[in-house]
Amino acid sequence: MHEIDTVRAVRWQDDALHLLDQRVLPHEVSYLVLQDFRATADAIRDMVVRGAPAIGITAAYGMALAAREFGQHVDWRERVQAAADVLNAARPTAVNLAWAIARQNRILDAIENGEQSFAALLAEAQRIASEDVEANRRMGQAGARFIPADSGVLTHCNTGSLATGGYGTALGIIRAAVEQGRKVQVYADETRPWWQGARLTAWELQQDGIPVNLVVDSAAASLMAAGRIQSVVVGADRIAANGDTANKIGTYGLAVLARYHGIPFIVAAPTSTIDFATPTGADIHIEERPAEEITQVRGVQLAPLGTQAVNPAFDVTPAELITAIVTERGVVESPTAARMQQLIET
Ligand SMILES: CSC[C@@H](O)[C@@H](O)C(=O)COP(=O)(O)O
Repeated sequence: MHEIDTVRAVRWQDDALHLLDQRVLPHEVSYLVLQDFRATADAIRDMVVRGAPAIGITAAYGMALAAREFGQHVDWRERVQAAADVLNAARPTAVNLAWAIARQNRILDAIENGEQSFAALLAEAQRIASEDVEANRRMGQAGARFIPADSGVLTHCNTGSLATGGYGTALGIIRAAVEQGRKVQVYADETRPWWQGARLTAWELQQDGIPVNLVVDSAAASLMAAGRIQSVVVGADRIAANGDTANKIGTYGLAVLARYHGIPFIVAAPTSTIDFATPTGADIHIEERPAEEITQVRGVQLAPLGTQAVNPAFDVTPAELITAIVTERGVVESPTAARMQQLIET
């Protein structure tokens, strides 16, 4: 079986955090080298790194950087905690950010001496990163069956190596189907306004040699009606306790269309993306990003000057429109609160 290798968006190297700058991909492949938590929070907010699991991994390293800076201070614990708050505020919807910080906080709670904090948080950040790759591989194995041989699969945003520790969630499922020898044609939504599909998904799939057709976001309905799409596979930024799923803006529309056309709609996410403290999708905080991301394209004004714009970065797909949620701990078909709960109890 052909094993697909993938890029690393987040790396610890030479005592610094290296982030592949996703704002300039695919034409420029360059890493930002970060030495402190403030720059790390800025990088998350400014989309240098994006995708829920990759954001979480980055924040975990950010806390290690804070511990390196403050570990010698008498009030090191308070200072590292304040840094965690700065990191946590960088982007509100992807729960992996808060999840990774909570994991680091548990490590901190077990430490008595600030001088031990850097090594301990760095080791935990590395564990979070490698566990994420492992989770993605498992999801790939569990979810590949939803992609039939010789079929068209529609995906939205970027859910590959760039958005995770490596391999990917929804893209991981597609990769696993291909590794299992299935021929698939991927349709990648370009994903306005950041073009994650056009710039990132197309790039990753091209590198793997997986056939990909880039399509405008509004092409989904007619592609489905024409019989070119047999499954829709997407990632998630936060899954509520009842299975309602926040993901990149446009995902909800795809789920409605998939239901109308009788096409399976699959969500792939590690359990670190499930937020059992959030009962339903209505409780998920949806990030609003600057209007200029829509009114301009790469700094060039497109809409008339002064145009007002609303720019929610995510939307919520109700659980009832989701065929299955694929996690590293198993698959939840037709998700409900009870079925989601069972997932973590087994
Ligand atoms: C495995 S990534 C899952 C999601 O984080 C992804 O689909 C997504 O919506 C990313 O949004 P982004 O704004 O690029 O961070």
